Amino acid sequence: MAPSKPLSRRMQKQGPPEPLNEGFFGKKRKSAAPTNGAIKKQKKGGNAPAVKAVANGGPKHAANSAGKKSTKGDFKTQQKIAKQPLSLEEDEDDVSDLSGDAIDDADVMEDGLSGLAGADLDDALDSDAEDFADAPSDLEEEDLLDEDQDVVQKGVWSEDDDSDGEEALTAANIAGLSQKLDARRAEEEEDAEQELADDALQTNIAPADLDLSDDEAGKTSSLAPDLQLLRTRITEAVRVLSNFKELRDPTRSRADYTQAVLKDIVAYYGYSPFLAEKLFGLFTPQEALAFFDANETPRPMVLRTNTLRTHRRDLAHVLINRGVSLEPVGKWSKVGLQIFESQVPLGATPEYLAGHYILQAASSFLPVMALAPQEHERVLDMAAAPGGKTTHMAALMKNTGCIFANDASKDRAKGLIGNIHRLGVKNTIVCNYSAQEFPRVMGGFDRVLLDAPCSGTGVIAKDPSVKTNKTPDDFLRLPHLQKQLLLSAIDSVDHASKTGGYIVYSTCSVTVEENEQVVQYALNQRPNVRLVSTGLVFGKEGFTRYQSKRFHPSLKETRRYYPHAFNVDGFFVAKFKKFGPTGATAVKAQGTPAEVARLATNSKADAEAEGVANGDHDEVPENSDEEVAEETEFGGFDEDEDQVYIERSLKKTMRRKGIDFRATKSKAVKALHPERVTNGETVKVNGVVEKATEDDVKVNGKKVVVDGSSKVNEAKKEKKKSAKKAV
Ligand SMILES: C[S@@+](CC[C@H](N)C(=O)[O-])C[C@H]1O[C@@H](n2cnc3c(N)ncnc32)[C@H](O)[C@@H]1O
Repeated sequence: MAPSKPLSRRMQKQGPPEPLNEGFFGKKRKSAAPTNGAIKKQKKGGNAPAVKAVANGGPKHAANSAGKKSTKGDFKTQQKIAKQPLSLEEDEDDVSDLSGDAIDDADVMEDGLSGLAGADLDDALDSDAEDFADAPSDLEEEDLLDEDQDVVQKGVWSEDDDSDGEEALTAANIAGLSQKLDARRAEEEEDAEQELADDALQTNIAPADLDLSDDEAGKTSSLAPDLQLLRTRITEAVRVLSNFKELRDPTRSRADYTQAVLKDIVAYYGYSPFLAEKLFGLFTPQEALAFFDANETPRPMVLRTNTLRTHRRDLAHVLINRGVSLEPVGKWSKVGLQIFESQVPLGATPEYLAGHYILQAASSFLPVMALAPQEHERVLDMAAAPGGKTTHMAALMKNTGCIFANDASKDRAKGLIGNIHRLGVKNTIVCNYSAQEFPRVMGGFDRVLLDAPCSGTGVIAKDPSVKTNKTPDDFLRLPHLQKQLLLSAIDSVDHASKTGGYIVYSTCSVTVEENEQVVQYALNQRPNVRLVSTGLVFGKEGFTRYQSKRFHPSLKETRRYYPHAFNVDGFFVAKFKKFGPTGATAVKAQGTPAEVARLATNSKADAEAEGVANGDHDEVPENSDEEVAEETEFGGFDEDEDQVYIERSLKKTMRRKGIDFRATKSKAVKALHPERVTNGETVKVNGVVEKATEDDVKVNGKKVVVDGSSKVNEAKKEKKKSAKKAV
């Protein structure tokens, strides 16, 4: 039997870890696979038993799952299906190890599966799974082996020879063989050189930055550093650091080794020295290396079944028939499907357009599963665009209750509206505030999700620019914003909620500044909350100590996710329970309403400007350009149209109050339309006559005095106030 190689990451399951293995650290870098459009066939990792067994069960499975008689035209699809390890029987697995809220979550999803395609189909799928496992090993073996296995099985003798082996070789064909081997070796050497050159191009290395003059790496070509040598040196340094007492060179300190390995990591993987050090410090040296390696390969593409429109099993069948090779994402999710290969762009299938699924990273299921929103609740999603998590919540709530989906970026909120409509969500109201403005805008929610804007250090595989574009300032600015938003999230929850009173804080970053430190700050500022279990069945515990910092022991309840450990994006999830009202002093400490409003306006402007840079790396952007344009149009905000609605509602209110609209019309309408002030025009401000500048705005003849960016917001507030007064 051919030795089996480890599966490539995209073929590996997402979820609980397999033990790390030494061989992994010697792995070469790979370039990221494309995630857009149809996914190219992925190289099968040589998992011989699985491939063979599945293949043997294939045609029968295909016929059953398609529910059709096999025709010649169908056969290609069947072969494709045959090669994938489909096993949907885990839909029925219980999740008894989920606790608390997560059980509710599972209930919802269980229900989602109750109307599946019937017993026949279930039997067919289940028995197929058994067939795969029991398949005899000698059936059609050659057809089923992938290229790598082929080489191992046949040895290096000849592509034409079968395994009759050496005995069949004559002196003549030994000579021929020798020539063939030479040619192959030359070819391989050429390939290896090319690969190294490609690797060098993919790395942001300035050769001049590498001080390798004192060692062999410096003797290499001036075009690129010797990546292989760097790799060997990194691996060796990590080995020594992992067993420092025994393996160290007595003349070198731990700091020497660490500095040297960091320098090599910077050169090899292309990180800024600052970020390499920050990330290296999070792990043991060995794990850090695994983390850096994992960031070089993309995570598997995953889609979330929209249970408002379909069931996972039905969706899987339809997509399989379209030539998609897929598998349930793992036992921990009832709605995720991991995609291995697709003949069609997954952002343009009829099922996608009909909202049967959304392309969403597996890790972003986790915060919603932790929040576990219940039917008929009032829920706030504070930073919601483009809506992966909002629409997941709506599905768990079965379109009941009410979700307020807020995002500070109006542009991104358009995408959110598009997704809400495509996925058939009907219980959601979209709003466009800076989250700091809550709970002033509205409070008393049963649950709040804060999926915060962040640095994106957990999603480097998706966005390699993070390697170099984050500065120390980002790790001050972002945590500052995250802390403010988390306090707002806590204050927006009703501690007396009969069903909830929960807040979930999540980021797609792995740094302590954006996670444990933010949570600790919230615990300090809000003694009316405590951390509770996330109910998630996998994930590493959050830090309770990190370098010189000490956190509350309950930080153990938070969960960290890493690409190298779980094959998911790096993520952090914390769940709080609010058990008392927020004290007046705590609220005061946040600043006066004017100060908070100013901060909110500023961070709103930041969100508009920064967009993706603020950590939305969630959804695979597969929508076609036309589609995006359509969604934008569809979800667009039309101020003039809004004005008509506002006036209409104003009229209604006045009529209800018995006020004659026409009599007060001029006053009311004037209040609704702030005028631009002409430069130099005099206006009264608090009874004092002043000259206005061209930026100023006046409402009812009164100049609105505001500074800089908050001008428009203040004007709007003033406008509302005057309109109310007029009524
Ligand atoms: C990580 S993304 C959210 C992804 C989203 N939860 C999802 O699942 O699709 C962070 C979002 O925060 C928004 N944002 C940034 N600053 C904000 C603020 N002050 N208030 C509210 N939203 C903000 C960004 O526009 C961005 O859409």
